[in-house]
Amino acid sequence: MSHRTRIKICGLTREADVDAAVAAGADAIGFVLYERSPRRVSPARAAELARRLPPFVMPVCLFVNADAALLAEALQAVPNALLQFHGDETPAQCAAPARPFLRAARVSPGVDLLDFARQYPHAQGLLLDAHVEGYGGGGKVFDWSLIPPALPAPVVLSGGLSAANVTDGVLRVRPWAVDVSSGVEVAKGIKDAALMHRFCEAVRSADAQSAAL
Ligand SMILES: O=C(O)c1ccccc1NCC(=O)[C@H](O)[C@H](O)COP(=O)(O)O
Repeated sequence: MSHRTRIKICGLTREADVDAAVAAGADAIGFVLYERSPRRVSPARAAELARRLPPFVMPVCLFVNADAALLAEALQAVPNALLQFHGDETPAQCAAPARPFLRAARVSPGVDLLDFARQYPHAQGLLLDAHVEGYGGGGKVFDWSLIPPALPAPVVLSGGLSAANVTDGVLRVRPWAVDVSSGVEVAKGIKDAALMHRFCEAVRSADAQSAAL
């Protein structure tokens, strides 16, 4: 049975980029609600951009150690968003909104991903990213061989992906989904339609190769 690898494109800040990401084939559009990120948008701006999404393309609101006020504002502004916790949030903090969420893990040789995953049994997925300064969006690939074979939640492969390496990443890791930010940008927060199209084509190519095996 062939699997269609889902695609999340993250860090969008402009209407034209949201439209281009949807046209390229993104399944999810990520909005960074972290004030220190150059891709940061406010909850109101995320809501404005999320209103452009057609059915079956999901908004994702991404947090890094957000305070209760920001979290509440975002939940109200984008009520249908999948949440992504990308900071040091505890299991209780991730579970508190009682909404589906992705738990990001910053992968490096010292991180026990199985133990980490077991701490977040309610996560809808585990987003595996490189360990970078500033928590994420670093454009850095981590060693995919560090990913244990059977994590207890769907894996979202992230970290330094681009059209040049995502086919290999999908074939080697067989993730549920992939996530990209820097690899489809001309500047932080400024996406490129051609790069997004090529990225999604490369994911489709990997799925076609997998189906043929
Ligand atoms: O994108 C950011 O600026 C960011 C800042 C702080 C925490 C997380 C952030 N992004 C999270 C994402 O889901 C990115 O898509 C992920 O880190 C991969 O980014 P990249 O390596 O640039 O593709």
